[in-house]
Amino acid sequence: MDFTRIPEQVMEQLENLDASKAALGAGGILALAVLVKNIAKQPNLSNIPAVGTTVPILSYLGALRMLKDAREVIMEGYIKYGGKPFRVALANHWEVILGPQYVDEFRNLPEHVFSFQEAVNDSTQIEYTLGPPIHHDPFHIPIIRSQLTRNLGNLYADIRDEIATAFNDELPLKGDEWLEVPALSMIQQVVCRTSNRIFVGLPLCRNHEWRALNIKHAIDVIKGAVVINLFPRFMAPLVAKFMTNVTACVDQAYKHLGPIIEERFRAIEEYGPDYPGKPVDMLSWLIDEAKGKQRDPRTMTLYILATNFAAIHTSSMSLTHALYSLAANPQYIKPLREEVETVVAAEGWTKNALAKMRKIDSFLKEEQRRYGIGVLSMGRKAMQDFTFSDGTFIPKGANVSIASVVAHYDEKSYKDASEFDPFRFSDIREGEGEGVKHQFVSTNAEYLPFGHGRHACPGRFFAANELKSMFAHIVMTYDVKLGEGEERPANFNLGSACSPNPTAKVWFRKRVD
Ligand code: HEM
Repeated sequence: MDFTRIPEQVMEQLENLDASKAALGAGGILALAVLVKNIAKQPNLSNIPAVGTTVPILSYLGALRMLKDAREVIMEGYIKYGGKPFRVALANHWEVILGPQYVDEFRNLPEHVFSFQEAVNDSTQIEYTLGPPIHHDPFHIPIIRSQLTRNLGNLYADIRDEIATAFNDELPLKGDEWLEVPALSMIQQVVCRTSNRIFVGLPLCRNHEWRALNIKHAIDVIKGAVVINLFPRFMAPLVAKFMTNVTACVDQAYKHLGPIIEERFRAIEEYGPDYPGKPVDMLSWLIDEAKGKQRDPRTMTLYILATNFAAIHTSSMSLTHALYSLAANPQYIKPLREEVETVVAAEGWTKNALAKMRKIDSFLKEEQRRYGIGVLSMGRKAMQDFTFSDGTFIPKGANVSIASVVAHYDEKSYKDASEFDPFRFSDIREGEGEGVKHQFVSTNAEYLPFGHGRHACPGRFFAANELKSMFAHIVMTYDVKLGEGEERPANFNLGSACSPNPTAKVWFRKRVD
């Protein structure tokens, strides 16, 4: 049956009825038709076993459990099905979960086979939350991968300057008094400022409204996506009307960025593409590379907002995890301090010096191993039927993820995997030949917080530079602790995502020894 024809047939039959009843009836039938059509469009996953019931409607119970206890659900599925693929219910679709043994076959499959962009659009509802250009034309990504990463050495003095200034402003400490601060929101401010120093430069990176709107935008994107995803997919455009407002957000951001973009275009026109005093930042690289519609200043504003979205919360969460563990385990401050002092005494604060801070690197990496940004990684959407070499069949339209939590807690890769061992990676790196593999930024099938393969996070070199500098700055400048008798604040888990506790506080004072 061709469901697309139903509305026409129905409208003919309704011609003689009272207009309002007709509209109501037509609307209902149309909704039902679209629902049936959408159910029919779901990929057939009956060959893949499920955790929980597959009975329609009742599977929502599984989705609720996944929302609350994703870690347990994933571990249960992995153990129950002996490492074979299984599926878990999310509110609007089934997600197929693959064990880490599939990573190497999966990671470099092309977009037309397993699409990263379509999977992110499903999970983050990019069309409605970040705007269509970010879904269809993400031209900022190669710029992050190349220009941003290449310039980290040149830009290091700016990064370091912004970090020191930002912590100073965020932590107004007096004498040797302790000050209690909400950790995640303080770190967000520091990360937002430092990242924007490199994305849009001074003075905008320090502007309160600019920072507030970027932090809020990222939260709104996630909120919008979570709510849209509670409804069947065909309802997304309708729900998005109530939940998102990309235009309003761009308006707000454009108020700040618009004049800067216009000014840079004017300077190029007047003095040429390499005009004297041209800022070295993400905005300049976007302007250099933009073609056609990408040159529209409002579209360019969207790219900057999207870059902030990718950068701020991921990086802030990563550093806050480390800060909580440091405050809960102050015995690690001394060895970290010794390392940073030795390296900085020899090299000063430089990108090269950071490369030598192995304990700092290891601490951050260990926190990402334990918590990462969640229990799943490498989400992709099957754009065509696909059969893995072991015969596992994935139908077109299926959403697939890797169970990173399984990889990160595998005793074969990590001795005492459930223990917090902040120097596990720096200890391994002492061994000959193990230098690169165990760096914070290195990705492999056993370490997936940045993904792995063709779409591995292109911003991770920038993030590592920033986060290592911030963490080193903290241990060199402050004493930190939790409140009397407090343990490491509990994480906040929602669905597959894991955030450090969003409201917990950490005590800071100027370093006394
Ligand atoms: C600790 C901080 C960060 C974490 C944990 C993180 C994590 C991730 C992960 C898991 C992915 C998906 C990888 C995959 O599915 O294979 C990703 C992609 C991405 N990340 Fe990050 N990220 C971080 C920081 C950043 C920063 C600072 C930027 C920008 C400067 C950034 C920009 C991006 C972009 C643009 C993508 C999409 C890549 C693509 O389409 O190929 N990320 N990130």
